[in-house]
Amino acid sequence: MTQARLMDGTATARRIVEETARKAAGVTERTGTAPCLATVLVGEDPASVTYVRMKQNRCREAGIESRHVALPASTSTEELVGTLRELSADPGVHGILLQHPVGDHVDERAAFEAIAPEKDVDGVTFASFATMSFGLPGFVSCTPGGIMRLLDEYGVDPAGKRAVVVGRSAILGKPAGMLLLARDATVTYCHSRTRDLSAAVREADIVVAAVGRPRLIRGQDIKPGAVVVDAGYNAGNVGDVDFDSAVERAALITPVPGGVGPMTIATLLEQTVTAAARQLGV
Ligand SMILES: Nc1nc2c(c(=O)[nH]1)N[C@@H](CN(C=O)c1ccc(C(=O)N[C@@H](CCC(=O)O)C(=O)O)cc1)CN2
Repeated sequence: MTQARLMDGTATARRIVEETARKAAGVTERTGTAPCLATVLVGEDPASVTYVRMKQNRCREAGIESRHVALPASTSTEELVGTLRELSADPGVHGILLQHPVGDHVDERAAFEAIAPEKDVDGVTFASFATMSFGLPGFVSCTPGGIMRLLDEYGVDPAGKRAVVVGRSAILGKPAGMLLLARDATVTYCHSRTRDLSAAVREADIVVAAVGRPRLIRGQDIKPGAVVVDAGYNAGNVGDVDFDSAVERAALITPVPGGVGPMTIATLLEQTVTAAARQLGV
């Protein structure tokens, strides 16, 4: 059996960022205002600091302004909600990103819901989940949106395929399954209470691993010829899929790093420019 073809998220994301930069320049030229993304980080978790910095760097490359709000780890739900409401009301801010996770003492859902839907470029609010699920115009959760784009780039049509999503988090597993369903895949969610994970994964034409458990999905569980998307972001850039064994069975596979991660940020930038264009009336 030949090895799987790699789905190159770095190259695809670079093309999206270049296209987004052209659109951002158009918005700036026509309105005199550059698209602006506000990033909000609670605490100093090193991985989150890195992710936010990556987002700011990509924004700079694309001609998107970024405004950063760094809050101490002790920030309460009320304080965070207050900050997000202020940014939501600020006409100079077109998109808002609250970096997840925010700390166990904070009600993250309450915080996400303080983001105005028209500025929810990270696709984390109930409103965005609803529009996404019904295939209506709105913003998608960035990693699932990036996954769908990558599948399209590599000619994978989910219609009629069995898709297994391992993980059910609000910003990753759940919306990934909804987007696959919206494209007519037959979707199964697996999670910590799933009885026989290997048996479920073995049925899948498309596997989306989004559970945050390093190398949980092994090659022996992959159906020969399946499409494997590794959305795991564990310490040390280790995915949820055991790449070395999975690459021997899959037809297409995303690497970590260089797969889904860059697509997440590209989607965020793309949606920020869309939000700015709508708010500025162009
Ligand atoms: N509000 C959000 N919080 C979080 C999200 C999100 O989409 N919205 N996703 C993850 C983390 N994340 C973005 O925030 C993210 C993780 C990884 C990457 C990435 O590009 N990784 C690179 C490797 C990075 C490195 O070299 O250090 C890769 O995979 O190639 C981007 C974004 C949790 N929080």
